Amino acid sequence: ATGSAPAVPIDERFDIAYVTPVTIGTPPQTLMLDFDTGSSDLWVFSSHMPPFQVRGQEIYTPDESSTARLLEGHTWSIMYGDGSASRGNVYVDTFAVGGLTVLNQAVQTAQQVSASFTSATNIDGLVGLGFSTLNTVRPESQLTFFDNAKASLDNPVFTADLKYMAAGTYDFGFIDRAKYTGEITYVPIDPDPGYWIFTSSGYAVGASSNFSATPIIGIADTGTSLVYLPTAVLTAYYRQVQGATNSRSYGGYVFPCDSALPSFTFGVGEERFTIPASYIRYAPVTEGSATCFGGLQSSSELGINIWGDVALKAAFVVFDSRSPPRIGWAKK
Ligand SMILES: CC(C)C[C@H](NC(=O)C[C@H](O)[C@H](CC1CCCCC1)NC(=O)CC[C@H](O)[C@H](Cc1ccccc1)NC(=O)OC(C)(C)C)C(=O)O
Repeated sequence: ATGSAPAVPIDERFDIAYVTPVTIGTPPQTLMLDFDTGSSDLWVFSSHMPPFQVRGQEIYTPDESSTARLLEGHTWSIMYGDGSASRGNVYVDTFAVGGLTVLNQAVQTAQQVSASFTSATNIDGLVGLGFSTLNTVRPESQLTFFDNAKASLDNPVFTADLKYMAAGTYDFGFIDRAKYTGEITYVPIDPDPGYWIFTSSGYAVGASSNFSATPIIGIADTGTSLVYLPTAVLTAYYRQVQGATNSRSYGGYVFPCDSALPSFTFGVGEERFTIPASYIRYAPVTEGSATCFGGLQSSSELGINIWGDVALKAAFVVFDSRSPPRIGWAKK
């Protein structure tokens, strides 16, 4: 089996997150979920939430699904890197995305979500694509939809083709030759922490002229909007940007929106990937401001480097869960 579904930016001005249509239950209920390689819970806005916490999101109503079954005595509670949180109980139901159907998928129904989820009106929940060891359901943790689907997939892989201010694609079970050029460069993944962690071979400010071969260990995370890298890398980059400062009030590097920006190149093995300056001129700090927030930010407070959407949309990325798992990067 294989599947293919669109990854649609939730905001037409900035690619802050991407959502993908899925159906849950019988008859099918359609929700738009954020496919997130940085976590491993499949949770949805649901009929079990207080109505004031729902602001336009689609909800899953298990009572209206003939195939829904409560997973007795199981609960979940999750807190993400940005401080947003949600918790609730668990059903098992039919889950389908892009033509791929998983029977008996654990669907975590929210009973409470934090204010930031309520205000993210275009996100109806998340589909974790991290390793199932990160799943927060207790007393028995549950498998991700990808882990449940894996045995029936033609290949145990999924790919991310995210795009700058346009809809991209998540493919499951196959690698679409038409979505990339040249060859795919694979590097090993350390699955133990539960993230898609790999080592980048280095970086260059601008094109790959003055490449610095310094290993950068980080996670490939479709659920994080920006790129978070070590301070040394950031100072090397923003030194080249007129008027750039690391602003405490804005919580990161900002610069005049009309400043010239170099591109940013990162290495995967011998291959070099360049993030265009337009992706790094991420967004005005507030609507209409002449000060822009950078798409490259510091990882010093995170304890981990993150290759988020700003980097992922510069490549075609293969998440390969064969044994041992590996990640592949190709130009497009
Ligand atoms: C609980 C663990 C098992 C897993 C957990 N994983 C993570 O925190 C990483 C994971 O990818 C989570 C997944 C996201 C949680 C919030 C909703 C959207 C998905 N990423 C995150 O927690 C990182 C948060 C994102 O970067 C936000 C997302 C966002 C989306 C829409 C509106 C506002 C903000 N963007 C965001 O803040 O963009 C700015 C900086 C431009 C404002 C962890 O490591 O703690």
